[in-house]
Amino acid sequence: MTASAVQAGGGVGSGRRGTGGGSWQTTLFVLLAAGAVVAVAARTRSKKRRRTMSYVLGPDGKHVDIGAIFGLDVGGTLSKLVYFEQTRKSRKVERMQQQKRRNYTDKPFQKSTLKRSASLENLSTPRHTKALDAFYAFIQAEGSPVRAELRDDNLTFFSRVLGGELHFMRFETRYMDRVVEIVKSNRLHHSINSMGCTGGGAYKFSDLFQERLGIVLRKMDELDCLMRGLEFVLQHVVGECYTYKPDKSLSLPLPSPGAGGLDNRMSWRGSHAPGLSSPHSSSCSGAISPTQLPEAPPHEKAKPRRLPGLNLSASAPLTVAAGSTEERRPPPYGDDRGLGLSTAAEVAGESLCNDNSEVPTRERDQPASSSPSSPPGRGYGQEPRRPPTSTGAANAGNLKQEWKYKVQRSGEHVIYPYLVVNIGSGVSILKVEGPGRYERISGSSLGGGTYWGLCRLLTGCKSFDEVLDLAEMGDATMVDMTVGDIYGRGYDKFHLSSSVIASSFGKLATCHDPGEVIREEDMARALLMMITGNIGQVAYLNAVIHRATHIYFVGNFLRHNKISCRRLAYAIDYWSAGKMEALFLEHEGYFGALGAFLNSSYVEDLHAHAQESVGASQAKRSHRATPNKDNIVAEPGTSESCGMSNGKGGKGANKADHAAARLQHHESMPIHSDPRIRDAPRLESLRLEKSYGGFLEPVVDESGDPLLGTDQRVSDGRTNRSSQSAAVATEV
Ligand SMILES: Nc1ncnc2c1ncn2[C@@H]1O[C@H](COP(=O)(O)OP(=O)(O)O)[C@@H](O)[C@H]1O
Ligand SMILES: CC(C)(COP(=O)(O)O)[C@@H](O)C(=O)NCCC(=O)O
Repeated sequence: MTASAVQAGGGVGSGRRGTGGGSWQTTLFVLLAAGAVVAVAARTRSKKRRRTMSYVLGPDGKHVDIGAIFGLDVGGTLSKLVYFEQTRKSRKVERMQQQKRRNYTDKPFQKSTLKRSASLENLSTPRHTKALDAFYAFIQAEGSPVRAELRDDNLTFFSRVLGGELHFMRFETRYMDRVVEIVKSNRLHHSINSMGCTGGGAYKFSDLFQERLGIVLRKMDELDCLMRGLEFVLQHVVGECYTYKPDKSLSLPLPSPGAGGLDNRMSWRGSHAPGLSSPHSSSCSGAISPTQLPEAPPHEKAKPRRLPGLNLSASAPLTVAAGSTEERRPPPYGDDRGLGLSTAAEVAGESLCNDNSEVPTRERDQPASSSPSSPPGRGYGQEPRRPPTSTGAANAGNLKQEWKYKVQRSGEHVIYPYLVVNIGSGVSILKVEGPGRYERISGSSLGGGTYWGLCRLLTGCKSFDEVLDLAEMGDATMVDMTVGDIYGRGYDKFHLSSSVIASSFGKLATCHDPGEVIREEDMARALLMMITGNIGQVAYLNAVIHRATHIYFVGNFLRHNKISCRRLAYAIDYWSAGKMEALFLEHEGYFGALGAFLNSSYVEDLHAHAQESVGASQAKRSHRATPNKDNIVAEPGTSESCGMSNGKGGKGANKADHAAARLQHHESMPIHSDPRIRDAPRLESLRLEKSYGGFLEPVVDESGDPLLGTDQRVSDGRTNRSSQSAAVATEV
């Protein structure tokens, strides 16, 4: 059989060969060609599949990667996590209605300029959906090891532009090991290959994440991320931006809620919003609670509230209600207008000071009759605002009215240049000259870490929130030395009223036994005033130098901290004689994390492209809030890097031109509809009068140019401390 078959085959072959060699060759050629085509196609297909799978099957063999929903910011004190929850169609309407009830919203009908990265797009596969559901269930479950107080639920925000909700949570960075353990024991890391991460911890904890969890932290610059997050909320969120004023009538009108706006005094986080509890209630401790974390080392356990070297144990109760210890207090020194006499309102933090002698309010901006709290005879034009006599003048808080009214500001129409003062562990000060264009101009090591660190040492408080609640009850004048303490009256020649703080904590240097008079709450308050005052001064002076009228104060130091916000609002207004405004943002501490998420998962076109054109000239000296190739890992299978598009290539260049033109047009338009802001004199006209002498005088030279930006006549005689030199000087 075989032989005949072979023969037959041979016969056929021979026959073919015999009948035509060309035909055999053609067949062979066709077969080979077909084989090659199939091989190439198979290779392409497998390449494609490998590319797709690289999202799904990470380097550690993980089958899904939901890392695109996260943005992590690991700071010196706090770690902040933003996670995104894509809203399914069925829930969209419900979420939007919830949003409405919250009195804040993103802007309706906004056309998104954001493009999703492939890794975020990929999340709708069934496997990813399953992994995501497991994660959301874990994080939101009652009794989850990630306890409710770590989540800032009231900051949750539905974004139409992104098509889902953003959630915010934080924990103290010192518990990072424990958090990694929680992630591991709950197998959350199984579905995360990599995530966008910023802050110093992106470097410091990179190995820990890689080795213990197999998660790659994609490092992103912290100030780039901060700016990206901040610009996003300013641009997209109505109700984000606010300030404090002494008078309800000083809020700006915003669109009605029906138009996607708010009642103009309605804070979606503040106590004005009906039915909303504050996310910063005292029960909301920021730290992972000791119940889920290992026992604190003995030295971290709660100590009795006793100040080192101070005899507090017998005389000072743990928490003292206002007025209950009057008899222990030293008699008020000097000016007796309220010093040492806390009223109930002050105790509740409603007042920042108690001297009624000066009028640094906006009364002058309005007819007297329009301000219900204006006393007769002190209305518009009747009494000129007293210019600052020293940068410390506002320290004592010469408030006639209480700067307690939280009022909304429009975040969208920002006025360039503006400053961003990020008060985290330390302080970074940025000057922003246009969308995505900023530089770090200064900083200070006296920041939130200083306050919280000293409070941990000097009080028995176990959490930041607790210490701020304590400070609310304190009276700084019990520890601070005032001008009145030194002069027995005011220093009139330089308009320093007797209640101005001459020396923070100075009173403790002169009393016989500080332990007898000092209470924890007074110290917590005085320390808060000292740190806040110092940051306010540095910010103000930088604003003068850089001719900025608006200062955005952000960072978690301002969390649960109305005292500092009100103080800053008042002080900036006072020092600038009403020409500058301090502004605050609801998501104050989360911009880094938000920016890390946006940078890894969204490509911004408008700003990024515009920067290519508009910002080209500034590129050398200003940083751009865009990730670069060092801090962003390009996603496999895409030609773009994660984060803002670099806009390269012909198509990108066209887009860039368009966007640049749009931005230029936008910038040339009237920037604010409110006449008080629109017509506010720019700082060119802010001249500090020489007669006031002191530190401020040398800031402006004859021609009106600021001098601190160069190297001349800084009060201590040294050269200007740029942000870089400041750091060097600190080291020395
Ligand atoms: N729950 C909290 N625990 C510790 N510090 C807190 C807390 N809430 C607010 N803070 C304040 O916020 C500061 C950290 O601010 P943040 O902007 O997160 O900076 P960083 O990135 O340096 O950690 C702390 O130094 C402290 O002053
Ligand atoms: C080093 C930092 C940028 C880190 O940021 P943070 O974690 O404090 O938010 C910041 O702490 C800082 O700017 N410190 C002040 C350094 C100086 O200019 O003196």
